[in-house]
Amino acid sequence: MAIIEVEDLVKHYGEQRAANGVSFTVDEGEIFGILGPNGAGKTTTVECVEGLRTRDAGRVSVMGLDPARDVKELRQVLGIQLQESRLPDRMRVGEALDLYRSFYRSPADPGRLIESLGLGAKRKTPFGKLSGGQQQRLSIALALIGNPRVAVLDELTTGLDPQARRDTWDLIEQVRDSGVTIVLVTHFMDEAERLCDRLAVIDAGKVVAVDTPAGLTARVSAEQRVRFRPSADFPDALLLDLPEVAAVERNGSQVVVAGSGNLLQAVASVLARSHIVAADLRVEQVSLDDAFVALTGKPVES
Ligand SMILES: Nc1ncnc2c1ncn2[C@@H]1O[C@H](COP(=O)(O)OP(=O)(O)OP(=O)(O)O)[C@@H](O)[C@H]1O
Repeated sequence: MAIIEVEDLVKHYGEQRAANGVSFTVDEGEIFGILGPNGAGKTTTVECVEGLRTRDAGRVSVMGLDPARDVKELRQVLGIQLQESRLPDRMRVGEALDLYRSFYRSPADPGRLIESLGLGAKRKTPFGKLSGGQQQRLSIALALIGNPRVAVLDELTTGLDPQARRDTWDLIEQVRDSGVTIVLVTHFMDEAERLCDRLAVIDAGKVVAVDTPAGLTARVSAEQRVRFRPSADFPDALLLDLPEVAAVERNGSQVVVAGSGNLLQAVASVLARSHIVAADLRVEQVSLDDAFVALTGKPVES
């Protein structure tokens, strides 16, 4: 069931069409990704969903509430982790949680929450003394302290080291498993692939695709590539005659065969029949990265 509906959302800043007819729905209980290059309109879109910006046109509904009208009610059900949120350096973890807790009608238990986020021992630590990963976890705690049904997380792992990123991903999965619907804004492909049940790819203020990570990859092409170094020379036609093969390229001593279906088996058996040994044989599948480039015409981390 849809918990968020966005239909033909438009938000312009002067001449800049930041959101130019954005539509998608988020189902209850999923991690929904919003993926796109810098300046694509991701933050503008989620800020209209959060009620932090007023839209110029279109319809937005979060659990039946209109963020432009019902912002007070919305605050009680929607948690927000802002991009690069900072607290005063001397504010202690416990104080921040108590302050944010006071904004909500039925907040979460702060002790349990920080325990589950691995900050149990940091209650008395000032914000400025936390590591980057700990600050990030605190900002997630603050997004969840109101016991929200939906949490919007923007650039969740920017600036974190690889271990802290992986820990944060585990944490987000736990939050989803506890029943919170998550909207995740990201421009990291690995993050989208690992965490998102479905994602919307946004480019130049428009949604260019909504699908599962696997669905997006499959949508682009079922093409695979097989690379190897042959033990003896052979004519391209040997492989081009196979129905599975679309193209053969030579890269120095390496042969790159593009095609679909059971490509590897078809290539391997025709080579074996010709008594050619394929050394360094590798198969490459299309990745979400390739899908993104095909959909938007540019790499995601621009
Ligand atoms: N307050 C503003 N005034 C004018 N232009 C803005 C404003 N906020 C954003 N923009 C412009 O609108 C476009 C979309 O910005 P937005 O922040 O929504 O993109 P984004 O996809 O979230 O990008 P990023 O990944 O860099 O955060 C950009 O060209 C940006 O420069």
